[in-house]
Amino acid sequence: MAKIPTPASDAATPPAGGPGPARRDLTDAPLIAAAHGRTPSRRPVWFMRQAGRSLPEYRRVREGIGMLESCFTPDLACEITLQPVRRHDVDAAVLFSDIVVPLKAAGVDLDIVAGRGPVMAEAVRTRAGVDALPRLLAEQVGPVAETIRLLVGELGRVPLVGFAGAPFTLASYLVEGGPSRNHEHTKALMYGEPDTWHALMGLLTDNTVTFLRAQIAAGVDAVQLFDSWAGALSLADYREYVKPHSERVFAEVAGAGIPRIHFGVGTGELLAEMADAGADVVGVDWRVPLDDAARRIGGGQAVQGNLDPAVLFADAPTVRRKAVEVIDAGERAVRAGAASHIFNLGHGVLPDTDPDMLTRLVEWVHEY
Ligand SMILES: O=C(O)CCc1c2[nH]c(c1CC(=O)O)Cc1[nH]c(c(CC(=O)O)c1CCC(=O)O)Cc1[nH]c(c(CC(=O)O)c1CCC(=O)O)Cc1[nH]c(c(CCC(=O)O)c1CC(=O)O)C2
Repeated sequence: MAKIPTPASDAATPPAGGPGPARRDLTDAPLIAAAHGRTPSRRPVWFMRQAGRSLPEYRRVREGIGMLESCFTPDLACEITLQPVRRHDVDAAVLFSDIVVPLKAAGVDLDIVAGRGPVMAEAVRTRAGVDALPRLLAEQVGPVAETIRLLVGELGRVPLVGFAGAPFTLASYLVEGGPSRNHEHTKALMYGEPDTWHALMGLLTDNTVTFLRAQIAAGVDAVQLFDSWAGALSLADYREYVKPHSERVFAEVAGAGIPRIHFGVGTGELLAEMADAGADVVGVDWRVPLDDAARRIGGGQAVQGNLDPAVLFADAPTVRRKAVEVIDAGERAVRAGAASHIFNLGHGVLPDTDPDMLTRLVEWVHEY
């Protein structure tokens, strides 16, 4: 498994917790205004996975350097985060990192395997395995904090979105040992050994809070919690086995006062619960129109999304028409009670996407 340089324990990490001295006042930035329910100066748009494989300049700077190594190399992670901001005129940068970065930093033996995703050296399926998992210390993500400090100095008025994987999605990677279609071992543990399950989720919640607080202290302007796989659960199971933990993540980062975004895939049935877990903004995939989503959520939160990333492979007039459908649904969502609409895709940019199409999409969203 790839070895990532361990940060020196005396690395200058600001205290975890509330806003650090680096925080910029971005109250009027479109993303921040919209997330707080104020009218933005233009419709904000950014893309999950806007950095990365869709960009030739990314493939160039990553040549010969592993994914995780890149995440722990501040100059490189900073440059990669800036690339889509320079190219697309998006309204936010998203930290170049991965949901397994805090696990790696804490000492879990894992790697990101090209074409497959994060793979654990050993799956965690027993109480002893859970008890042996390491607790994350803020100084172990010192290089990520350093990346954020570099970005804050470079981004001017563009907000920086930090992120973490939610406890359930991280638990699934640990229990399955890698990406999984059916999450069978995860569900077996959840139903069969609920005490072990909640112990695992409790530890992952602590680590996620530590990771997000380190990002907030270093200067991120919003945070997104990715529960990418929550859509594999029934509503009742989400409520019992997952929501209390995600709710604690949101509660423990609320003090910073920055927008908190909650996103999952295939979560149409869970939207109200995911909103209720404490998010200011609810990310919606392409399966549910935004106005439907707003009615399901019911509260005054903003909605984010939700153009199908596969649509970007169609011709330009089609992409534009589908984008307009999303914008119109976003406006209906606001009339239905949503605080605002932040334009995004319904999931991450696909690796073979034409980056010029993304640039045009940003223009269309801004000029509509
Ligand atoms: O394909 C997947 O999405 C799942 C497995 C996978 C993950 N990291 C991975 C891979 C392999 C791959 O992308 O080929 C490995 C991974 N993570 C990332 C990259 C870069 C890229 O996509 O080209 C890559 C591919 C690395 C490479 O081979 O060059 C970076 C990443 N992961 C993530 C983010 C956050 C974001 O999307 O904005 C970001 C940063 C993007 C940015 O800065 O613009 C988040 C992430 N990573 C991961 C997940 C779980 C999702 C799932 O499993 O379906 C999620 C959350 C999500 O996308 O819903 C796990």
